[in-house]
Amino acid sequence: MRDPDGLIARAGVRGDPDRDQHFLVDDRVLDRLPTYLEDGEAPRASDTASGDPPRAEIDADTSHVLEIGGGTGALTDRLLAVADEVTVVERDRTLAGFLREEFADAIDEGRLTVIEGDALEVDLPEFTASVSNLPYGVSSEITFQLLPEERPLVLMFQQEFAERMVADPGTSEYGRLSVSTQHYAEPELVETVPKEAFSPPPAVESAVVRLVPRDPDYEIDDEEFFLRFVKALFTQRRKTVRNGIRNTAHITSLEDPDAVVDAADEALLRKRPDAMTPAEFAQLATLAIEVGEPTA
Ligand SMILES: C[S@@+](CC[C@H](N)C(=O)[O-])C[C@H]1O[C@@H](n2cnc3c(N)ncnc32)[C@H](O)[C@@H]1O
Repeated sequence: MRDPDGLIARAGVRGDPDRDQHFLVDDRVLDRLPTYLEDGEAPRASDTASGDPPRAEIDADTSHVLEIGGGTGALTDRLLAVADEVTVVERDRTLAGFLREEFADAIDEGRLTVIEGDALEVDLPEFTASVSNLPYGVSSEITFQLLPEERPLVLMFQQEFAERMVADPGTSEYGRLSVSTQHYAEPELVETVPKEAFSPPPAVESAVVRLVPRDPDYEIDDEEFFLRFVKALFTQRRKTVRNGIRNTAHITSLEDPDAVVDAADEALLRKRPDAMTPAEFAQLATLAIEVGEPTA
């Protein structure tokens, strides 16, 4: 495998934190990232043998792996070792040019495509899985662009963001991000990564989250309304759900929030949003669609 420091030296760049450029320089982390696409027994940094919940089954199709933010290609190199085909998106012109030179052989073989551009703007290809050390400034937008594609994802985030994605109801980290993420996939924080693993080091610790797509354990007819309803109630995090529904009609677009409150189960209305399971949000959202007259 290519040496990450050697790649940075050959590219002749220094990562610019203002452009979300923190290159992974720890070989062990780099080597582990693609393994999280394999079955549930993939090794992780802090395997503790006991206490961990069982992992989601995964055996990802690696025929076309997407990488967002290629940088100097240390991860691209590892992905080419396990995938039939890789597409990498990189916004920085110098870095995209370097990737084309450094990986000219893989490009000639038709195994690598380098797309120069903003991942939020370019047309992404059909992909079977993604492994990416995301640009943190846009990690949320990119993740919610990838999640509806229902493909296995292994993504690096700021640790605090990762903890909110995987949080359970009743914890202080649980919120809109947890419910929205878990609507699409089963997330698992598989590894925390110290700042020193990057050059230049970011301001905060990082964490790798594996997201295995799955259908939620509830049914919802209008996904857009469900996600808006969750967002609305979490703007009233300290209020009961009863008051939350009444106070957020401008977000939910409910014409008749009182009708929802009148029809809802009293036990749910007394809860605060951070104690509600995703299934309970779905139950209330379904009721809100039936009796609350949403206008959008
Ligand atoms: C955290 S670095 C990861 C680089 C490399 N994959 C690694 O692990 O060393 C994120 C990369 O994303 C690029 N980037 C930043 N914003 C981007 C965007 N909106 N679309 C595509 N790439 C972006 C940066 O130039 C940088 O190379």
